[in-house]
Amino acid sequence: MSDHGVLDAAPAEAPALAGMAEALRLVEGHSPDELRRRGLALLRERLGLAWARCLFLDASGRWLGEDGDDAWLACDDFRHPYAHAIRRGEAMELGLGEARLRLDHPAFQAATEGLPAAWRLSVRPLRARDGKREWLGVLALAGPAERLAPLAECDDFLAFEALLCRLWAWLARQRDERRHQARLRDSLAEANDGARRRTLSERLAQRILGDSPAIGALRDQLVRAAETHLAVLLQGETGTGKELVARGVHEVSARSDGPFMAINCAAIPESLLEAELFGHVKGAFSGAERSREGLFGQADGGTLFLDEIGDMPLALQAKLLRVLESGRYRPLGGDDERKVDLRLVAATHQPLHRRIREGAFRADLYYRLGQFPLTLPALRERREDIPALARAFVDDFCRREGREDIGLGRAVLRALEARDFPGNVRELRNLIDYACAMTRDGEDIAPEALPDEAPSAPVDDAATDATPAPAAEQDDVFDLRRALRDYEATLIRQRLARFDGNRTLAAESLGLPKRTLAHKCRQLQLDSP
Ligand SMILES: Nc1ncnc2c1ncn2[C@@H]1O[C@H](COP(=O)(O)OP(=O)(O)OP(=O)(O)O)[C@@H](O)[C@H]1O
Repeated sequence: MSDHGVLDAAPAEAPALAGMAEALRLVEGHSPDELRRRGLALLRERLGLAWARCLFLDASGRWLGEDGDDAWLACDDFRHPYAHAIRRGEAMELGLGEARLRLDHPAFQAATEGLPAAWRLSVRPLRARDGKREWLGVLALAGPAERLAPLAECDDFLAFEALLCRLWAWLARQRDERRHQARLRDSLAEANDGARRRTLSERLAQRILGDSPAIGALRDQLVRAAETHLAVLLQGETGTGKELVARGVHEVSARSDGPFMAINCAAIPESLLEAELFGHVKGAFSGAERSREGLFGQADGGTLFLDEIGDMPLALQAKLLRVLESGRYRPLGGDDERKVDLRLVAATHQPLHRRIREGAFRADLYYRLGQFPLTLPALRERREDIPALARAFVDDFCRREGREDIGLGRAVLRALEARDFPGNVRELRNLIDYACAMTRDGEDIAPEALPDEAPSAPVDDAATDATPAPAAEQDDVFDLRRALRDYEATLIRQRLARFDGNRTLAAESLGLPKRTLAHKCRQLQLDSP
């Protein structure tokens, strides 16, 4: 005997508490489906019922489903006994042979196939007792009559059923509450996302001006692009704002605290471009007295903008692709690879698919660069933006030049809206600068202050993808490269002459950035006419 007068023996059985261990197994279920699994396992183990099923009602209350089975049984399909039990709200018991004969529902037939016809089937609707949710589902048991019949009168079984229902209702409520909270969280996050995106888009609108739907949509897309790590490819005619947009992506992205580095691939001779991008170590080539970090290194953690990517030499394209695929680069003359983490934004005014057809651009690089492609609309496609842009450029001119109160009357706005602007926003900006310079403080710009429209300036081929008409047959061409060079030189010379040497206008009329034209002039030795 112990100090407390209890017999020192193996723990006594406590028949009155015999069901507690089973109850505990039920209570430990974390979800309605786990509870059903545990309940069925108990019935099989403790009552020896080999065939026991528990079906649940869906949220509409019109369909019965079973865990682990995709099929749904309609509650108004009286070819299966569950519909009867649910509709009547009462337990029913019937002979299995008779049931299989009368109820020809294929799922019911399949589920009971092979069971002895002499067995009985008990179908018991399960109801939540807390009044929150009426019907939960159905318990279906099949077995010999002597095993099933006493159950309806058995207090322990009825207690088991009641416990199952209460736990089920409680767990279902918990689950619904969790789902509701998750939905709330999602919609709140969505609303926050929406508000955040609107704010960023509005921030962009202070720099990327214009109220047209096309520019509004472009700003929204920029915000989306900025949320990702994708490479952005900007296509659009010269002067449509590709560089401005590239900076915009950087500024509203998570990398905005990092550097923004830009390079024009057309303006730098091929031999220097590689070193500019990759950098070099000391002694990499003659004249490399010190090592120098390239743009990849300088833009690490930020954004690298490659303008006029269509002009990048093929050999360099292959190297760029490698950097993009591997996130690593090797400075010229260096042994070690360096890791780089940046967003690439590339831009071109040339239709790259045509460059690919010509064999001048790698298709694999095009797809890698164009993970998030964006096309910038030409100014003539959004003339409604001209007044706001013109006003902003007048204000900007006054600020820069310390001038005051230059106005823009309706007549001049009408004249501006009627122009074609092959040089797009850049042309509008230059034109406004010129007109402001021709106007006194306190006066409105007169339509006559606008420079004449460039005669028949060609539309940039980014918009049209037009192939120029083939020149007349040239039997005396024996060196294609040279002939093309001569043709280019003649064309540029003519354009410069037409615009009195004004490179900005000549570049615009040829659909070239000014820097590219300057580079070509140097290459073709057109600097001194
Ligand atoms: N939506 C805009 N709002 C305000 N300014 C703009 C807009 N679009 C372009 N600009 C201005 O037009 C000029 C040309 O823009 P930008 O250099 O970005 O064009 P681009 O498409 O990169 O030209 P290119 O192809 O010739 O390099 C810049 O002065 C820029 O600030």
